[in-house]
Amino acid sequence: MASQVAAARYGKDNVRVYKVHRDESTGIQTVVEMTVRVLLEGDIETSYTKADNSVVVATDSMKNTIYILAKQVPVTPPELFGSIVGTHFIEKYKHIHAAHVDIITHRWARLTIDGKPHPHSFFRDSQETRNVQVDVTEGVGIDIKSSISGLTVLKSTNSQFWGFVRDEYTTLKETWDRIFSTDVEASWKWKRFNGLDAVKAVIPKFDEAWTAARDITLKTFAEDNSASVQNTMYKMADQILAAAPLVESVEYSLPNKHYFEVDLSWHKGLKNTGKDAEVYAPQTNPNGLIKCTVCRAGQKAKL
Ligand SMILES: O=c1[nH]c(=O)c2[nH]c(=O)[nH]c2[nH]1
Repeated sequence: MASQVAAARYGKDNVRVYKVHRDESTGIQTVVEMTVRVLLEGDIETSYTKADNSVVVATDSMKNTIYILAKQVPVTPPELFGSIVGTHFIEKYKHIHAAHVDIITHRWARLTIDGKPHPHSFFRDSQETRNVQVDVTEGVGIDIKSSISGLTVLKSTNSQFWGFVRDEYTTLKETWDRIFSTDVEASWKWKRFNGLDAVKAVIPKFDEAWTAARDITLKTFAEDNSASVQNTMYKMADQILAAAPLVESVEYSLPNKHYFEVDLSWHKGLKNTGKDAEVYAPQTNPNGLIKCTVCRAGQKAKL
């Protein structure tokens, strides 16, 4: 053989799971809907090189396992459920040494009817999702990255961009008042957990960190008189690190969704630029894309 398997993982993707919790005493039901991916690694090379299926846990069995565990254990917070699922696979199968569990949780917000929270009806209030990537590695521990994705925001003033490089490639005008809109992708990486018990010991921290990350993102977005996407996202990440001591790094990826002024002066001298701008043309592409990873001072982020 002139080749060998350098890396391999396989599993089930897009496993859609819904779980309801019924509180019999109050009649209040609570629902969770998620999309799960499980990929396994281990001594599985021979399935690729020698058609040896004896090392293959069928992806169909992985799907079944996700449903069974969802029935037997809590599916929230997703950091816990991902850790339980991943740990199950490395403990159940001797030759499986790592499990990568990705969970996307979709929003089902409770409906308010006649001013009252409805006991069993919900609506999709946003395409925003809460996500986790959980890597469970035998002999190493559990690495968790939690994130917010698809949180679309816009502010109509208090965003500036000036002082940037001006040279023979530059046409962009400096601005002290522009529109800032983005789809927030924010993630926070937890310090490594030794194992499932270490995850279970801090269960409330996961919802707390998600709430803090979301609140900080929205408050800073609204209140910062932004000098740039770069500076505003750094301020967000810095506050999340301060709020969540078990988090070792925070990452943002923000598209800059441009809104261009439309010059209408050709039509009877209509004023619609600078201070007179009211009608803008939202752009789909190209868009800026600004990213950063922020860790604690003096520490190097493990990426
Ligand atoms: O906040 C911004 N950062 C940039 O790097 C950039 N570049 C650009 O053209 N507009 C902006 N805005």
